[in-house]
Amino acid sequence: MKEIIIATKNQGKMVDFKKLFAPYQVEVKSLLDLGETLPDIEETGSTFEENALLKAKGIADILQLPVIADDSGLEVDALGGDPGVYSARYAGLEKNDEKNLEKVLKNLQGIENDKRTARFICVLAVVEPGKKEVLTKGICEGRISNNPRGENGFGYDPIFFPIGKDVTLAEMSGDEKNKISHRRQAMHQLKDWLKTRYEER
Ligand SMILES: O=c1[nH]c(=O)c2ncn([C@@H]3O[C@H](COP(=O)(O)OP(=O)(O)OP(=O)(O)O)[C@@H](O)[C@H]3O)c2[nH]1
Ligand SMILES: [Mg+2]
Repeated sequence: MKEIIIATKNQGKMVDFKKLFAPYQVEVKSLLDLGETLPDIEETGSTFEENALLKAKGIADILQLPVIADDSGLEVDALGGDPGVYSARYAGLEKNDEKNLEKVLKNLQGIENDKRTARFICVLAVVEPGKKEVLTKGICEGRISNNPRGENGFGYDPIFFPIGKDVTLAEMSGDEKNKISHRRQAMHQLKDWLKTRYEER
């Protein structure tokens, strides 16, 4: 079977991607599945697009294979769009989902529900050696809860109510999240690219 490499070390993203790629005959592998030691690509960009391209190009150049990278994050209006591209490092460099979401809740203390609007953004970059790169962007609008709720998902899922729902993303099943998520919407825009390369199941 064909393989596609996702230039990520985030296992939560991979759970989403495995489901999102399920309709296609392709095996998805993350950097954690590749035995070799690949360098960490520094996310020095100031936009999701720049960082997604840095990650995809960095790995595609080394492996000389098609690579997809995902740069994503949470934008909270009352925090001026933070944590944004710094979502993974919001509470410090050592990446801790729980500390990150606690920091968002703390910074939103006293803010009324209707002012807690936010959105998840996911930018996907597809880089194939010798071909023009493809970028897609998915957005999931919603609101930040007052307390963490639910055990599923990862990252900020326990504090995010998607618009029109009264459960957080972490209270939804993986399949439910994948119907509405930012990652799903970015993947949907890659449909034509995917169909030219992989048979449907
Ligand atoms: O609750 C969430 N549900 C999601 O669906 C989601 N997607 C992204 N995020 C958060 O946004 C940052 C991404 O940063 P990011 O793109 O740099 O990824 P990362 O550093 O974790 O892995 P890598 O892909 O760079 O290796 C991280 O803090 C993630 O927790 C999410 N949180
Ligand atoms: Mg990262």
